[in-house]
Amino acid sequence: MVCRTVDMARQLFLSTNAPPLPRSPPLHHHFSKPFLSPPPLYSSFMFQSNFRVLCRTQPKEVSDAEFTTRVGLDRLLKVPISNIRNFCIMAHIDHGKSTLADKLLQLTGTVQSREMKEQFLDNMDLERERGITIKLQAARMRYMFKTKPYCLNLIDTPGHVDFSYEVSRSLAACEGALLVVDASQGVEAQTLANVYLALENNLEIIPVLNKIDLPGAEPDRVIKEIEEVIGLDCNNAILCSAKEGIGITEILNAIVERIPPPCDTAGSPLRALIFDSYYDPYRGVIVYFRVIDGTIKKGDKIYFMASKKDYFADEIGVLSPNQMQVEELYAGEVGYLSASIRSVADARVGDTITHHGRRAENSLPGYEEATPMVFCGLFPVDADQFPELRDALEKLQLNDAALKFEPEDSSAMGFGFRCGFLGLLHMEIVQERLEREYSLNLITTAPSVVYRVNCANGDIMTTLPNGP
Ligand SMILES: Nc1nc2c(ncn2[C@@H]2O[C@H](COP(=O)(O)OP(=O)(O)OP(=O)(O)O)[C@@H](O)[C@H]2O)c(=O)[nH]1
Repeated sequence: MVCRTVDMARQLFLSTNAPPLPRSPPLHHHFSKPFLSPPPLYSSFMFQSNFRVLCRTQPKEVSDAEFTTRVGLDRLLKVPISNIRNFCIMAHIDHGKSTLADKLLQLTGTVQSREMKEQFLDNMDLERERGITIKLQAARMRYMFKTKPYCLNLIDTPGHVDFSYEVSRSLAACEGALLVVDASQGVEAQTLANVYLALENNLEIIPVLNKIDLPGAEPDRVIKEIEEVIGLDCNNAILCSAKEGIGITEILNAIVERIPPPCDTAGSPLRALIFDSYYDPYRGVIVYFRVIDGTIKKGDKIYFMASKKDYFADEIGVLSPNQMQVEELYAGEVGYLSASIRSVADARVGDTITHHGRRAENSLPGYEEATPMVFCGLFPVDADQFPELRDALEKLQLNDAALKFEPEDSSAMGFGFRCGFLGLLHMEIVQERLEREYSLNLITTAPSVVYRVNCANGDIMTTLPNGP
């Protein structure tokens, strides 16, 4: 049921036979200011009722759509910065990050059980078909801890080494990380690599031993291994089974208690770091960012410090995990913006957003460039599709900053591109995404790597892949 007027919404609210609710102070006691001006149909009753409490359980009379809207609005309310936690989940491939992320979304009521048929955050077809995470995913959750509301911003990252660039970008947007280790497999290569990345970024690491339901799980051995190999104190490591839902509340409590809140720099000039983006055919480039300093409001004139371009922030919002519009985002928060950006070069990952009128002096450090390891040529089967291929690569690069390409021509295959990837899986995924998402028909040349040649005369040469 969709409520079109305040009265309809009020009737719906009043008609619920939910058991009497414990009295709680009006919402404005908890929140200094509504994060979002709620849509008019809700505004009159939302702040006078026990709406927040009602949202925790779905009354039988309330339709799924209506309940989702209520929970969504509930999540958009502002909490003080001391109640914000930004964290990512990292692990070796298949140790259970995405399953755990889905369970966190479910337990906090961010996503309802009925929507959880498949892995919710791995929403690309390719991710579901292959059972792997390819793209980082951000989601905002709301969690009540000791009667106080907390806003938890989660970033789920891929585990395969070919997508480690996604992990390194997520870390810059967080203050803490859940390090998930499979209790039957123990420490693996990516576990170590991720810990080092997290330590470089000064993140608070919470060790989580997953899959304790498996008969082969040996949590004690793995705890010892983590302490010996990584040197991480596992005294208060959390044992969990993401699949069975064991230990999930302990993890949420640890996030609140052990991960520090972001620094309160809302009064400084705006600096927001772009950690991801994608191209939407209807709205142009959509930018995912973390506000490091200052505040950004809908309608603000913003300035991209690296590309030196001005735009108006037509829409800003949070990822919950679907996009939900808000009026303002403050230091410490993670969100998205749309500013009718047509040129993909204007809003690159790693760039800093500031205000046009009140510019920050220095941009944020950004990210190190990814170094490609594997190269191959991509040529359109139909030579006329060359401009489409260029366009598609530019747009895909926005969503996959580790992809590199430059034009190439071959006497046999005509015009195409020489592309660089982080590994063979990355190459395969890019080729499939180009074919599926941009309807291209491509020929791929055999993959190769850069050779280093030690010459007899003592010189060292590096050869371009397939080059002279
Ligand atoms: N028995 C058991 N299986 C689990 C548990 N958690 C995850 N799994 C299974 O482990 C497999 C991998 O889980 P994912 O959540 O996709 O792992 P991931 O770390 O996100 O994988 P990548 O994103 O590809 O790195 C899936 O088949 C899950 O069902 C658990 O607690 N117990």
